[in-house]
Amino acid sequence: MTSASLASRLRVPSGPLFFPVTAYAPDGSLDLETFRTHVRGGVEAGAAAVFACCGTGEFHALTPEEFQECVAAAVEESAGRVPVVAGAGYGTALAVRYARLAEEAGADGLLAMPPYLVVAGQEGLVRHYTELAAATSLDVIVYQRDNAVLTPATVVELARADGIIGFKDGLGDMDLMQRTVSAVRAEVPGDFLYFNGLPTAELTGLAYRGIGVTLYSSAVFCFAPDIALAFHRAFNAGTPEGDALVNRLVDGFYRPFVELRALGRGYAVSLVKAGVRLGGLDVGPVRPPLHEPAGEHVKRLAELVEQGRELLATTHPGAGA
Ligand SMILES: O=C([O-])C(=O)C[C@H](O)[C@@H](O)C(=O)[O-]
Repeated sequence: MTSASLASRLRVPSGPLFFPVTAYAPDGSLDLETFRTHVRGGVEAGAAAVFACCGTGEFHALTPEEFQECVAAAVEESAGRVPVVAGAGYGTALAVRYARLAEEAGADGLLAMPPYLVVAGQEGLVRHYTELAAATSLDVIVYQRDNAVLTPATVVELARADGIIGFKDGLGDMDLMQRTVSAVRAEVPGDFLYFNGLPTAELTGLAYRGIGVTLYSSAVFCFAPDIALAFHRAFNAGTPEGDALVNRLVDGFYRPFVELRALGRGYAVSLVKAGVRLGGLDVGPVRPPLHEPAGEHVKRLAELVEQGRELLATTHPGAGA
């Protein structure tokens, strides 16, 4: 059954969870070859899973046909080495349609994005996610952010539903998250998965680990895999030395990156894409309604990546090369 296998493959990840950007050609069309190169590079660099066409992958900007082509390409490039999870969203009917497209493309699971536009009540949210899960053979991870904020009781209900294997938090309310983890632990047997899914989740990694959430998404892995991998190793070591390196990377790289990423609307995606281009892979610009980051911010990003690498080189000579 897929559900056990995706959950078990994600439970103790061997590397960062990779959320690739989607590549476009100069005329704005999908650039599948470059997308393939990006995904292949991430898998070969040590990603533990590929989350294709999610927030960083501009799910919102893709047609259903482009979505399916990208997911199929991610599946081919991953070649069974790591699982592929695809975004699925909008209203329930369209989310189900995306789920079917992802299924046909060979994905292993879905990241359920917040439903489009409306701010729904808990009862409707439960129906939305459970109907999505019931309509697909793929395992579903529910993504809390923006207009989809769930109470602990709702997450308990979702954790009991067939096919819903995890919960990704992009909200960052630690009180709510702690209550959610506690409620599910008390009421639902089994290992429900939690993901720290805040933008640049590494920043809050130690805080989330304190409440039992050790899985996290990494946008930095898209453009500085060496830094993201060093962080991942140090974080998962769980030793005083590992935590000390985590803190050095937070102080010298992740915190300033988070602050830079907060300077523009949509930078959560566009700055990451700029980072991939800085690394030499021309993944093109973001599609509207997002816009490109200011030149001075891209320059600052290049400096930060250098700074992060210097930190690695001084900590573990050779590691930043
Ligand atoms: O949907 C998405 O792309 C994400 O939530 C993953 C990102 O890596 C997120 O953690 C971020 O933007 O740093």
